[in-house]
Amino acid sequence: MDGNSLPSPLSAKYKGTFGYYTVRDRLPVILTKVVDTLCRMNSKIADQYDEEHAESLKNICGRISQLKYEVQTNKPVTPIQDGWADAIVWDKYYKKQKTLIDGAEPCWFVSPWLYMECYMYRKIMESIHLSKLLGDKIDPFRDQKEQAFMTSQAATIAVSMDLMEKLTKLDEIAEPLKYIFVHYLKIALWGNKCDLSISGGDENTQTSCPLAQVDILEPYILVDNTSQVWDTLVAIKKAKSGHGQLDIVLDNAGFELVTDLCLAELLLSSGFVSKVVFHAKAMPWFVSDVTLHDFHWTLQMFCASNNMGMSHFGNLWQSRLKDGSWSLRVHEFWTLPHSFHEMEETVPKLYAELELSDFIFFKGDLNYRKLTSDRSWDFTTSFQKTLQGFTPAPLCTLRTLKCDTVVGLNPGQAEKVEKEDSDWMITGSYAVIQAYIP
Ligand SMILES: O=P(O)(O)OC[C@@]1(O)O[C@H](CO)[C@@H](O)[C@@H]1O
Ligand SMILES: [Mn+2]
Repeated sequence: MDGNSLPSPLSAKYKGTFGYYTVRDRLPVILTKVVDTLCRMNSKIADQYDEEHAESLKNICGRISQLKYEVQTNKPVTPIQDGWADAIVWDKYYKKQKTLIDGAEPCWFVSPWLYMECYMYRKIMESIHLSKLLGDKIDPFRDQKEQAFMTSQAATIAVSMDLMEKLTKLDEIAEPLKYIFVHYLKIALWGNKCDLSISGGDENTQTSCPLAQVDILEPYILVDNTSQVWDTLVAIKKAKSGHGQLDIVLDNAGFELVTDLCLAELLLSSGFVSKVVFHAKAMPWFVSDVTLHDFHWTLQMFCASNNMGMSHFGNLWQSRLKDGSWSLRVHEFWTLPHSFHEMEETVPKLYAELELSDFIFFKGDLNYRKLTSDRSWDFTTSFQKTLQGFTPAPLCTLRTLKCDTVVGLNPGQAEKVEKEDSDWMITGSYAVIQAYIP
């Protein structure tokens, strides 16, 4: 690779990589779990609707079982045919991928891992969308996401009560605001460990106290640009007299979303910004990613809670959505296979929207992979270089490592961590707080 050429995209064609293990073993497990979940819905659907709907559900299961067969036997990619608006974009992307492999058919164990994994989740939704009766009524991951929220209640109560206490006496407490910010930034960072894709859909909730774990996990942060982030937010507060806009590109529902809402509330309540824009997924994605429904359901659960902190924030956050200080957006781009440096050309309006932001947090591993175009970069490559010009605003990624690509490390750092834990890149045990501040 010379100074201009790019390292190759991660792919299941490279045996021994996490992409290979994912396509060979993990994706079939996730597809099997989806079929099991939908089959268990059969009697509920028959009661809720009728036998015709139950039959339609069986057809959906059949299509997803066929998809699993195609993954396992490395069949070529087939077009998205559910007539949704993004199908055209997927088709253009497919044609471009074909040219990259001299006209050969993109397939599971040859094409880029990022493309194939995003394509799988889109094909799951195509299988559902093709059902005329159930096409927009089913989120195959809903039960798992809601279960994840319910089993993280202790942690959710802990952060809700702690944040409420701090915010109600912000002027009096001795703790400098920076300390509180750093604490809630790192609670949001480690909230990313609660991801149902890495666990193949198995329970993966926050069981330990998130407040206590911040200090314990400090040594596992491999790159920590927290101070630059803090300084930038202070500068934004001054330059915009507290009327700046923060954007958070969300990742997982459940406890991770709770931590994102808390971070947003801290920055708004303490006057750093006056507007927060949350970006959710337009369809169920990577098992636990936040959809519009998940976001609203989470706030409803907060409102309905008998915990004082949760109900306080549930009511406050619903009023923020009403008064516009919080807004919730979806765009099809976040559920396309594109890396983020392709955004400006692919969806210029979204890029222009992000340029209006004063600061953008990107949550999680899939967003990190798309920020850095999911390539086998040298570990010491600068984060900015891997953005390849994706710089709509000052930004920061809060990511626990769950995929074998990471950049911005010091010389020798990767080798040192590898000796400590040979799975350091794929279990979510290590993390990065990496900022691009122009
Ligand atoms: O984006 P998230 O929720 O932090 O992680 C997504 C993920 O679980 O899915 C992919 C592997 O299947 C990896 O990017 C990562 O492990
Ligand atoms: Mn996710």
